[in-house]
Amino acid sequence: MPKRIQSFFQPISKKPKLQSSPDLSQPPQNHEEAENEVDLLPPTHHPTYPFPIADLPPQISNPLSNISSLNPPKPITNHPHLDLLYFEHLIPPKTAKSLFTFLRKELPFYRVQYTTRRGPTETKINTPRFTTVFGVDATSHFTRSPDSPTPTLLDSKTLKPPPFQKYKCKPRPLPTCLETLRLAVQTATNHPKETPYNFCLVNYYASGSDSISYHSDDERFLGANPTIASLSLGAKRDFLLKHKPGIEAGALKFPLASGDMVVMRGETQSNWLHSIPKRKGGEAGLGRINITFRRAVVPGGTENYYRYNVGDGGVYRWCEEEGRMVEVDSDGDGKGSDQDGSV
Ligand SMILES: O=C(O)CCC(=O)C(=O)O
Ligand SMILES: [Fe+2]
Repeated sequence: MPKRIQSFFQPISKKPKLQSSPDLSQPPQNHEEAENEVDLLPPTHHPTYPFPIADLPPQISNPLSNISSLNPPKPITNHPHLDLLYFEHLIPPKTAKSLFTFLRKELPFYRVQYTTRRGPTETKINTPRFTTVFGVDATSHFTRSPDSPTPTLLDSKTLKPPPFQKYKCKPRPLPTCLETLRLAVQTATNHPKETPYNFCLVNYYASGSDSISYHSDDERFLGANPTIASLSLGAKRDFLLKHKPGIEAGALKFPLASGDMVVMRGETQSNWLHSIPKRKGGEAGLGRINITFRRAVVPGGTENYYRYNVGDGGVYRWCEEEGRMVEVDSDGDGKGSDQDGSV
């Protein structure tokens, strides 16, 4: 079996780097200790992940548990059909920086390519940013049982694994680190418990050349008037909004900083477009992570999100030594490092 496929099915074999067990209830003394602590915690693994994803260390998860009580949001409703909540510094700067570094290091990313067809014309699209996604629409859910600590995908009606034709893609459960963040964001935004966010989409803008063009998240699989919570970590980037053709409302600009969150609600998606334009200079080169939490209601949403955020190309992982994303084998090792000499 080629190494790439074989390693996908292998149990986790990596040992923690340190053998001693420090008291994790104490804050670490310095950056190096914090890094080692991350290595000591059990990673979340799942057969759908290309490599295990560590849990948040307490120095990040503890501050996240009380973000809702820190800064109340500014409602922005002074334009037609616009309904935003703007949380400046939802996450305090130090925690936001650690969370950015942690997620960039731990998550698998993709550089998705796809083809669009308009009449006879085919266009090859290179998504101009790194993306990844976790979650499943409301007709299914992941469950853990005492006999099987690995989350299992179940159909929400039959409570059995969905028939194989239900999904072409392989839905991935949220790793514990993103589940912790999802709960913190739901609490901070007073999101209704009956309709929890079931998707987490992550963008990584490596430099000012990475971007997302004007669009709205108004697909039918999100239902009417979807609420989308969008968290920024890392480099400050401009988030632009403009009304769809028909009303001249003027463009709005939010220079989103690390730890800021914008919640788009009500009629916003059906009437407004948003984007992160390319930028020269500034802090863009330091990299920015954006995380959106949303709720898809039908399987079409699951297919769409995995198609356009995971796709069928290679997996990328942050390489600290090189200071960039590098393509890796599915066990997280750099490409070309095979023991048997095959590349
Ligand atoms: O990066 C951002 O702030 C926006 C991302 C976005 O609009 C999306 O993923 O749909
Ligand atoms: Fe969007």
